[in-house]
Amino acid sequence: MAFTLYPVPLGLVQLRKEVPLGSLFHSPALSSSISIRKRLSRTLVITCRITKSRDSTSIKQASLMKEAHKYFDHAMITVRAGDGGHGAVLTMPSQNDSSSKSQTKDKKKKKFTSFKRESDGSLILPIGGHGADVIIYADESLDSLLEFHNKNRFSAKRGGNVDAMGTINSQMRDGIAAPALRIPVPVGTVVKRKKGKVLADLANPGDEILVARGGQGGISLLEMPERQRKRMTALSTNVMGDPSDKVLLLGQPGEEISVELILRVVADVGLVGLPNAGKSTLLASLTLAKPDIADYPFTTLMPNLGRLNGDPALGALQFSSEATMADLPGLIEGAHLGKGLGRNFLRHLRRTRLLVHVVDAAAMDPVKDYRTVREELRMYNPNYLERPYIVVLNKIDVPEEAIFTLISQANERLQSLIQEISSIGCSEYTDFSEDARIENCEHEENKEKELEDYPQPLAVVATSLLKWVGIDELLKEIRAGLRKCTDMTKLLGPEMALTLQ
Ligand SMILES: Nc1nc2c(ncn2[C@@H]2O[C@H](COP(=O)(O)OP(=O)(O)OP(=O)(O)O)[C@@H](O)[C@H]2O)c(=O)[nH]1
Repeated sequence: MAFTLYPVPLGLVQLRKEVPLGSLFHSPALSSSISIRKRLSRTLVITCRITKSRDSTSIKQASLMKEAHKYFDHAMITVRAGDGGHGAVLTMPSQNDSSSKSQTKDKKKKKFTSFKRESDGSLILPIGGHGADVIIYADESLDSLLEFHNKNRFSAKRGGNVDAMGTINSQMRDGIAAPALRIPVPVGTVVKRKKGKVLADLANPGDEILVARGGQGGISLLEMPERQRKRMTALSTNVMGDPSDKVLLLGQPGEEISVELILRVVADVGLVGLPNAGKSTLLASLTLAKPDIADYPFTTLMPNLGRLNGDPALGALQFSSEATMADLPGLIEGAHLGKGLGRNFLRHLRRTRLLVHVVDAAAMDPVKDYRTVREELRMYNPNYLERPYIVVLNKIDVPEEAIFTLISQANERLQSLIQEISSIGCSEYTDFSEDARIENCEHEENKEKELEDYPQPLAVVATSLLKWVGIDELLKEIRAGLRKCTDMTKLLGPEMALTLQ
C-alpha cells in the first residue's frame, strides 16, 4: 500500500467542525504522524491547529525516573569558571581637570602623593575582580546523580569590572571577586576528567575539589600625553604604551572542563536479598529513611541510604557515632551477568563493611533463596563473601498465627531454618588484611570455592518488620557486627575507609 506524506505544523489535526483526529508532537526520534484515509466520494477538509505539545523536559524526567537505575550513579557535566572582570583606562587628574591650572603646585603635589603606591613608589592601580572558581563537594543530603541528567552545564559568575572611568583618584577599588560556584554531589562520588585521570574521590562529607579556576581580573592602565609618559613610566609599570596594551585591561577567561561523575555508594551496612524480601522495610524500620515500599518486586530502583543511631556500647566519647545503611535493589539469579537491575548495583557493595541478607522466611524455599543471593555475590566478586554478614529471616508473621508460635518457641520450621542457614559456611573469618593483599591473585581461585568454604553468618535473626518483632535484637547484632569489622579499613584500603568511628 502506498502512502503520501503531507507535512503540517506541530499541533492538533482535526476535520473541519468535526472531532479531532489526533495531535502531532515531537517524539525523541521522529515526529508523530496520523494516517487519514480518503473515503470515496467524500472530500476530507483537514485543519491543523497549534496546541501546546507535551513538554519535552517532563517526558525526559519521566523516563529518567523510570530508568533511574541506569543513570543515578553516572553523569557527565561541563563546568565553566567565571571570566575575570575588566580593568580600566585611567588618566592622571591634572590632564583633564581644567581648574587644575588655577591650583597651586603644592596642592597638585599633595593630590598626586595621596594615591596608593607600592613600597618602591609606583602607583597601585585597581584590577578587575577574579572570576568565580567551580568547586564540586560531597553533600550528605544527596544520594544520586540523577539531577545532573536534567542540568549538565554550569557556568560560574564573572568578576566585577573596575568600577571607575576617567580620572584616577584615591577612592578607587578593585573589581569585586565572584564567589565560587559550589556544586553538591553525593558522598562517594568520584570526579574524573572526561576520558582522563581521576581528579578526586569525594568519600567523606565536605570533601571538595576545585575543578575549574576563574579567570584573573584585567589590570588598569594610565593614559597620558607623551610628554608625561616618560616621567610616569619611571613610577609605574602600568602605563599604556600602545593600543595592544588594551588586552591587559580585559579579564582572563575562566577555565572550562568536562568531568565525569561516578557514584560509588558509601555505606557501613549493605542490605541484600531477593526482590520483595523486605529490605526497604528494614531500612525504614532502623533509620529515618523513607524508601518506597510496595508488594511487588523491584520497588527499589536505586540505593536508599539511612543512618543508624549511635552505638551506646562504644562508650561516652563515641556514642554519637553513626553508621550508614544502604538498601540496594533486589538481586535475582543471573544478577552478576546483568539480569534484573544486576551489575549496576552489585558494584555498590564494594564500599560496605557489613552485609545484611534479608530472606523472606515465608517463601517456598528460603534456604534456596538465600543460596541464590550468596551465589550471585560470589560470581560477581568472591571477596564479598569474605565480608562479615548477618542473615535476617523476615516475615515470620506469615501466616498470621505464626508469630504466636514463634513467641512460644514452638515454630519448628523457623528453628530448623535458622539452624540450616547458620551452618552454611565455615566458622572462621579470614584475616582481612591478608586477604586484601592477595585479593587479585586469588580472584580466579576463589571462584572455584563453594559457598560452604566461606564464613558462616555472624548471626541469624528472625524478624517480622511489620509487627516490630526481632528489630531490637537485629539492631544489637548489626552494631556488634560493625564493631567486629572495624578492621575492614585495612581490607578496603585507606581510600575506602568508612566512617563508623
Ligand atoms: N507480612 C509481612 N510483610 C512484610 C514484612 N516486611 C516487609 N513486608 C512487605 O513485603 C513487601 C515488600 O517489601 P519491601 O521492603 O518493598 O521489599 P524489598 O526487598 O525492598 O523489595 P525490592 O524493592 O523489590 O527489592 C511490602 O509489601 C512490605 O510491606 C513483614 O515482616 N511481614
